[in-house]
Amino acid sequence: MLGANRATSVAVVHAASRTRATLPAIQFISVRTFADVDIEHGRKEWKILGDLKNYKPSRKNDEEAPSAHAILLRSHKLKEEEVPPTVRAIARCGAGTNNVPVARMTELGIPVFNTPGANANAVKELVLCGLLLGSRRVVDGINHMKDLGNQGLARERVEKDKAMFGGREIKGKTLAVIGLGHIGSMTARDAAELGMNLQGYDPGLSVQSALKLPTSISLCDSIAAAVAGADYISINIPYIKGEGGTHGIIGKDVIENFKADAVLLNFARGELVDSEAMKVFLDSGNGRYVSDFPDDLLWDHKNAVILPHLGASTEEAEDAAASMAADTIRDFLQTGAIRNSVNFPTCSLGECSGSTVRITVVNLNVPGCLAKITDAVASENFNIVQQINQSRGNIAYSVLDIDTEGHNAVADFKSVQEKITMLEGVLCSRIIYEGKTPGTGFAKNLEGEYFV
Ligand SMILES: NC(=O)C1=CN([C@@H]2O[C@H](COP(=O)(O)OP(=O)(O)OC[C@H]3O[C@@H](n4cnc5c(N)ncnc54)[C@H](O)[C@@H]3O)[C@@H](O)[C@H]2O)C=CC1
Ligand SMILES: O=C(O)C(=O)COP(=O)(O)O
Repeated sequence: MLGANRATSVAVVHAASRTRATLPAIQFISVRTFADVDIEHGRKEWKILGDLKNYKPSRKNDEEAPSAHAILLRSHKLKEEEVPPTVRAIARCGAGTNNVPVARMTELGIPVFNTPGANANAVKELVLCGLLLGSRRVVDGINHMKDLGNQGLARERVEKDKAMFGGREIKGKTLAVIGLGHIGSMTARDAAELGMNLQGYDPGLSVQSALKLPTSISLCDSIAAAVAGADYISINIPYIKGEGGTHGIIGKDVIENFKADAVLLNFARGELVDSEAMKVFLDSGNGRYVSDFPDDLLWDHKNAVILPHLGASTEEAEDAAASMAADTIRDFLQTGAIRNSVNFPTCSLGECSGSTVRITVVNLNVPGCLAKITDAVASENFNIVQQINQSRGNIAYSVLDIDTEGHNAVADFKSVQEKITMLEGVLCSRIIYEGKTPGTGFAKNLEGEYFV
């Protein structure tokens, strides 16, 4: 069954990539359309409702997208109005969720998931490539050879002209890694294998990442300390807007600590680097900037190499990220389990059983709400067999398994669901009938209106 599940998940990706060559920026998926046909969900492909690029609410062939149960996306910048009220979950096939309005989704009771580590190897490999692009004039050399080729002068000039493109080796040089998570820790480990000295900074270093670090790394207590004396600097941290966030974190104050010929590698997000300050640095010395993101100021700077956000664009990373995202969404729809969420608590009550009906509830994390939910269940004469409740910030999430003995499973639960959903502080609820139409049974409390 596990194998079948994986195949199901990957099918979501492959169905799309067969036509598109790469995983599309966004997909709507649904299991509801399977409800009226005799398909045991989990052993068949999920239906992909469409690609947002073609999604216009009025267009006939996209009619189903507004009733999607989940959204899978990559770097598509998602707007609130693109999320139909039927959507129960959003999964970012990748690491950074700065393209999703996460705070608003939390208010709407929608968990946002990502795929930690799934594309990290792909990014790390491009960071290693960036080290070489920053130390050898490979790109300039290739462009020059094209020019010479156009003029029919390549053979004649190559040996003389190569003096313009000299470089240095990375072995024995120092690399500072800012952010030692999935990408940063692997980068540090492999750079050490290439003979580099390592300095690092990460105030939130996890045990899992620490175990990957080379023992030779020197851990610093600030970004400024980590970059001082480094020949190469790789930033591998999330982009977080607003107060206490990471916007422009590589600014004048940090850049002032760079060696004159330091190479900055940015495979994290363009907005982390203050382009003005970086331009001053690039104009004044032999430093270089290798970035995976558009930069209106530095795109044609002679000391910058700008790539079109290629870090995660490998077949392996796309498959790994999309299958992890699809697995996460499927588990959430089928069992209510939450893992790899960036805004909801981790929570699981295991598989559903045939003798119980499962209710999941998203509510505000305020005193008394949980008691009101269990009271509503008891008031309809239902017995809770097991339950779990977890919270994160303003959000609380409960999963309750209810004995079906003596009840008409569908009709009776509709009434208890309405009672629960319309409680003050409750945002939405789901009823999961084991083995039947997972993803359905969704209800929302939209400012006091009952939406099913
Ligand atoms: N170029 C590309 O295609 C890709 C870019 N990325 C970017 O790389 C980032 C990192 O990805 P992963 O390593 O997978 O994430 P991760 O969550 O495993 O690691 C991020 C690390 O940064 C640390 N951190 C957070 N704020 C920091 C700060 N101010 N200073 C120092 N460390 C800080 C965290 O404690 C964590 O250990 C993503 O958020 C994303 O923006 C990720 C994947 C692909
Ligand atoms: O995972 C991330 O954070 C990335 O930046 C990868 O983005 P992509 O899937 O290539 O659009």
